[in-house]
Amino acid sequence: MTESNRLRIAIQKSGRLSTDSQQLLKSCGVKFSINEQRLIAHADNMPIDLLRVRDDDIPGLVMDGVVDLGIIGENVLEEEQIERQTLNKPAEFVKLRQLDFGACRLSLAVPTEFSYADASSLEGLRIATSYPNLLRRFMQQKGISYRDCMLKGSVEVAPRAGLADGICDLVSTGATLEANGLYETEVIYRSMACIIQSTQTQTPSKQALIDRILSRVNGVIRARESKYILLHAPTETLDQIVALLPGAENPTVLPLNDDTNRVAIHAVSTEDLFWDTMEQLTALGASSILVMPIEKMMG
Ligand SMILES: Nc1ncnc2c1ncn2[C@@H]1O[C@H](COP(=O)(O)OP(=O)(O)OP(=O)(O)O)[C@@H](O)[C@H]1O
Ligand SMILES: O=P(O)(O)OC[C@H]1O[C@H](OP(=O)(O)OP(=O)(O)O)[C@H](O)[C@@H]1O
Ligand SMILES: [Mg+2]
Repeated sequence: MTESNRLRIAIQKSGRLSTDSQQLLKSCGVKFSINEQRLIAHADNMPIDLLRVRDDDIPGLVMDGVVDLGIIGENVLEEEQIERQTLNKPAEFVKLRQLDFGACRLSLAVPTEFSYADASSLEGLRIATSYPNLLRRFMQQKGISYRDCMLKGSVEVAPRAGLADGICDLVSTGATLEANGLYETEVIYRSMACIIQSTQTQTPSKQALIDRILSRVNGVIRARESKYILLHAPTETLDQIVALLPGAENPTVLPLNDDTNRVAIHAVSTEDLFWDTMEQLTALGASSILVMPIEKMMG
């Protein structure tokens, strides 16, 4: 393997995680442009190369030390880890953190006419999946024997095509299941995207760059989860109003010009301020309520 002093990050080339992965790195100040034909994108302002690959290849690239970092769904990561452990292949990595996109679940589903009581209803049946290892782990834990039908895609059409009795596949809104006459019976794994690092020795300069990227990722995600709130409040209901602001610690309270009965409140809230909270604030006499996104956060 060729040693490079540029940090290598593997991201999905095209699919559910591609836009969010690219957006996250851009928000961290990594400047690059993607040429659809090219598998590598060089950052202009940092010693970073992006490898654009199939998501299935990302865990292995990290575990084999071919790349330093990878952005991947936990479902694919866990599946690859079990596979490699079974085959006695290197399966080490460091999970740096979970990210705030790629939410989905790996579920069992059966045709609408199937009467399902619990997982034992699947005893001896054939289940189509792209996740044979996660399925096997679940079924072994339940002590249920089954046959599997390995499909890389279009898993949801398997029962109708007569290839299987049920499926084990990813679900987000459930629209694909519904469109294929299936219903979800059991969630076997909940997943988010995550960022992982190789355990192979990094040079100190690469490790320093990884630490910087990670601290920026933390800042970007914190900012995305937070809102800046400004409002005017009567002094008499000030305490009740502050108590209503979700996750807001020590808000700034400022006097208003020519109004001694009201103050301005500035606060950073760590949760979304929902409409019903806004209505409760208004009922306590709050006015001019502004909820604004935060672009970056640090410290
Ligand atoms: N419906 C969904 N909503 C949100 N996240 C999802 C959804 N489906 C999948 N994901 C997440 O995104 C990852 C990539 O999904 P995608 O469907 O793009 O994979 P793929 O078809 O295997 O792509 P590739 O061509 O890279 O192999 C999944 O492994 C999962 O972590
Ligand atoms: O519950 P839903 O919101 O309908 O999402 C679930 C679907 O999303 C994913 O496929 P995707 O659309 O990414 O296409 P793919 O099969 O080509 O990977 C997944 O494999 C399911 O088929
Ligand atoms: Mg894939």
